Amino acid sequence: QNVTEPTLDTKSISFAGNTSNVPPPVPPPLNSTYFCTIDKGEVISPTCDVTFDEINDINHKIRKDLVNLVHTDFFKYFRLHLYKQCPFWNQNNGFCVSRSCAVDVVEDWDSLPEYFQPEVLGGLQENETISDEGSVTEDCKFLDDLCANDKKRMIEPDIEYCDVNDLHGEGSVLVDLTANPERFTGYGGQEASQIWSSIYGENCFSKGETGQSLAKDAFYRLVSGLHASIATHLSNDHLNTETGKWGPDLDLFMARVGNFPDRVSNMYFNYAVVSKALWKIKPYLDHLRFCDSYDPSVKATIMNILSQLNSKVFNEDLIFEGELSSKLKDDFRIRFKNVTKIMDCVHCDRCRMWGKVQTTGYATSLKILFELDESDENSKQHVVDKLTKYELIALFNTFDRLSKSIESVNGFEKMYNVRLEGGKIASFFKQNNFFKLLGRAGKSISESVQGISRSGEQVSDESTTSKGQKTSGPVFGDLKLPEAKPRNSNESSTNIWVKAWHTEIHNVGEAFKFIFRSYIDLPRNLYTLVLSTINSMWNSFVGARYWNWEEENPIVYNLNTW
Ligand SMILES: Cc1cc2nc3c(=O)[nH]c(=O)nc-3n(C[C@H](O)[C@H](O)[C@H](O)COP(=O)(O)OP(=O)(O)OC[C@H]3O[C@@H](n4cnc5c(N)ncnc54)[C@H](O)[C@@H]3O)c2cc1C
Repeated sequence: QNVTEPTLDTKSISFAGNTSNVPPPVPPPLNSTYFCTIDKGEVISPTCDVTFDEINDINHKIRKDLVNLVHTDFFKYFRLHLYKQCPFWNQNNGFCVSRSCAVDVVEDWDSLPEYFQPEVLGGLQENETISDEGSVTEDCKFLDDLCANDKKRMIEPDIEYCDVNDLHGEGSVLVDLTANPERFTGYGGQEASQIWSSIYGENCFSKGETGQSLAKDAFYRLVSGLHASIATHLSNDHLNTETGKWGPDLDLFMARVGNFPDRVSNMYFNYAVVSKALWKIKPYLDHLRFCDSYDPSVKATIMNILSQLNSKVFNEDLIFEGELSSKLKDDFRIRFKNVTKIMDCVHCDRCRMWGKVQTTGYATSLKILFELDESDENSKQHVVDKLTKYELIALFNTFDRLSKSIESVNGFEKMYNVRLEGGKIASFFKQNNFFKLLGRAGKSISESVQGISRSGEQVSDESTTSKGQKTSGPVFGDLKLPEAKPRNSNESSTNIWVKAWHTEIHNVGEAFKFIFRSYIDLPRNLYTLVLSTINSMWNSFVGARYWNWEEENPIVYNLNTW
């Protein structure tokens, strides 16, 4: 395969990552009690001297600034060629292009209102898209003020990891990224799978190069991290078609990302790669001159963010093992460029837009990491001086996407743990059932009470009877019934009256004791009855959710039964 041409051998492409010799992701063992089974104290990869915890810390510190930054005018408008012909295949051939192909996420899609349809969810806010270069000149002239030397770019030697012509020139459109958030669009099915297969298929390097395995691994992790990050966003901002509300969907996240520690780890890897690229250009960004139209705080915000980054997060020198001019590196670059071009084949507008922004951001990072040699003035001229405004925008927006993903992973972990605890409690109550025991106690009390009242009825019945022939055992504790007069008894009538007197006195005493005990027991009995009622309400509440969960998510359910 000639990697310099935009051709893809789609026949040889098997499913995600299989052609890359990277072992397929292994789901965590079911008896694991950890979210994603990642040890957060471990380093992310052999090329990153940073742990998951450290990345979480960095991200926590910069998150607010990064959100503010990507909402500034400078960073929210992105220019790109959004509607290009797919260079690799005829989009109308070989792929399922009917809308029904996208109906694999939501069942019975057609019955949903128009605004739930994938074209609408995946569409762009038309009024926020400025497609005519002329309309930009008045109000948004400032957009061209920084790095206005795009057009003077030299393309020899080729150090680009994406098609730089994609970002400007005739046919490009300007999009407000903040008006078109990256979220669930309904895009999926065979079309999306085919795109992902093609992207993973690019991870097929020329044989025989030293350092190939590290380069392949890095390439695979970049793609898989991008894939996982997209899946995290669409799970975090997902449309519940029953309620019509947007919000996080833990089950979806677990099925796409959370149950695959390697996918989570690949997102952290990408975070390390992009943050190292930003760290590397920090000295040059310090000299950036923004025109007056910009809020002066933009640069201060950039510097705040960069001050939290460090160099040890990623060691780019290890990837090609010092052979920075090798064919392997060229191969890597051209193949990544192909990945950016495949974005033109994505059928959903908004997915394509974010796909392009992010692959441009990664391509810019790779260019900075692999082509910028700070000790070489020439390389500085080729890389830093020629960095365009849109590459910079893509770089920070890609960093923001990864930062949001890391934040979401932590959010999902909390949700997972809450659910895990909920599941454990439900399971505990189901098996050991403290409340059930109390419930039983309550039940037996109520049975006793019923028994008492039945016995009371019996007493009166039997008393009546006893007035005749029947003798009966004690009913209230030691309460005694007057003994029936035996037939042919020799006992004197005086003795009988004395016995009857004692019996009555005893019974009056027992009756007082019973009444007194009832008052003492009343609070305890009331407490037990209230607990028992609450328990049965709680069991029916927790039990119902619990079983729904099992039906819908057997794996997650299993995780919760340990
Ligand atoms: C460039 C691009 C951008 C997209 N943007 C959006 C968007 O903004 N919103 C939206 O709702 N949808 C978007 N999609 C669609 C989305 O990525 C999924 O393709 C879609 O949701 C269907 O998911 P799926 O579960 O069928 O599997 P896919 O995500 O299509 O994955 C296919 C196969 O790849 C493997 N795989 C999955 N994830 C990984 C990973 N991280 N690492 C390694 N292997 C993996 C699995 O074996 C999986 O079965 C985008 C697709 C593309 C190609």
